[in-house]
Amino acid sequence: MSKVAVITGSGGGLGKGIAERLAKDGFKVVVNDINAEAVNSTVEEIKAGGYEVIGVQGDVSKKEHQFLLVQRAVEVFGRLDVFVNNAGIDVVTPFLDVDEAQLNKAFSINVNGVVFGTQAAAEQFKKQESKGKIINACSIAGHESYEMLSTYSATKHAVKSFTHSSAKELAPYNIRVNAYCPGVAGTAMWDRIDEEMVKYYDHMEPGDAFKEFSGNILLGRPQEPEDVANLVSFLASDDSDYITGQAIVTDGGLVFR
Ligand SMILES: NC(=O)C1=CN([C@@H]2O[C@H](COP(=O)(O)OP(=O)(O)OC[C@H]3O[C@@H](n4cnc5c(N)ncnc54)[C@H](O)[C@@H]3O)[C@@H](O)[C@H]2O)C=CC1
Ligand SMILES: CC(=O)C(C)=O
Repeated sequence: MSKVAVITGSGGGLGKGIAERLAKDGFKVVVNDINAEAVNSTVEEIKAGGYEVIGVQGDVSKKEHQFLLVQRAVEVFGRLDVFVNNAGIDVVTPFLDVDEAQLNKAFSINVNGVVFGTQAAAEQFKKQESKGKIINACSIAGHESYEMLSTYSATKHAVKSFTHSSAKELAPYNIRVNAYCPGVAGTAMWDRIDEEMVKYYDHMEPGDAFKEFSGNILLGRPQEPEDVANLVSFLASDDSDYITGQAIVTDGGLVFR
């Protein structure tokens, strides 16, 4: 029997890489994103590889959408085994300039979204009386706190904390909760971070912020979605059954915890 995995924010970037990898690992995959076009194109690409996949458009910051996402996965594939809370957004600005709308948006997607996704998945695992795995997108910014990314870093510290506490509450139900903490990956998120940072620092030109951050990586290159997917694949597999409540760094050697 194939297992079933839901990956939020998998219309592009790291989430897409994770969805592709879990499909190759043998999971039936549910692609979710707020961007319907991105959902459709990722679904078509994965389908073209001969894998079983569906798409569900939705906004992770809406509790109802998260429960409908799990409901749809179960209607189509019969069960749920892995839920990856991947969707997240950046906020790039000195904290003195952050306004209420930016702050609320970042927390509602990066933090509330993870809480609602975890609730929806955990309720389904409990109903099934099966083992379940919840895997959250944290970041090196959940271990270290960065200038210009202060509120983003705060959301990722919250994700780390919630990973710890939800793992404690869910362990009695045979549910593991872990997080992956990527470093610097050249997705659309880093295109935006670079663009915004360059606006604030006179000495920087386009591409400089990305170069500066990734220049310190011990392994000598920025992260690829496949690097992140390797860790998520492990956390989704039975090989990680004795691990819960951890926020594991995958960054090529940048932040040491
Ligand atoms: N790119 C990087 O270097 C790092 C990324 N991360 C984290 O990894 C996760 C994925 O990041 P990337 O792929 O780089 O970001 P991205 O911006 O390239 O892709 C994020 C995807 O999430 C979707 N999304 C945004 N808001 C959503 C919502 N409310 N509901 C559903 N989907 C939504 C977007 O449409 C997009 O397809 C994020 O949580 C991010 O914070 C962590 C560390 C480093
Ligand atoms: C986007 C992100 O989390 C970092 C630290 O680069």
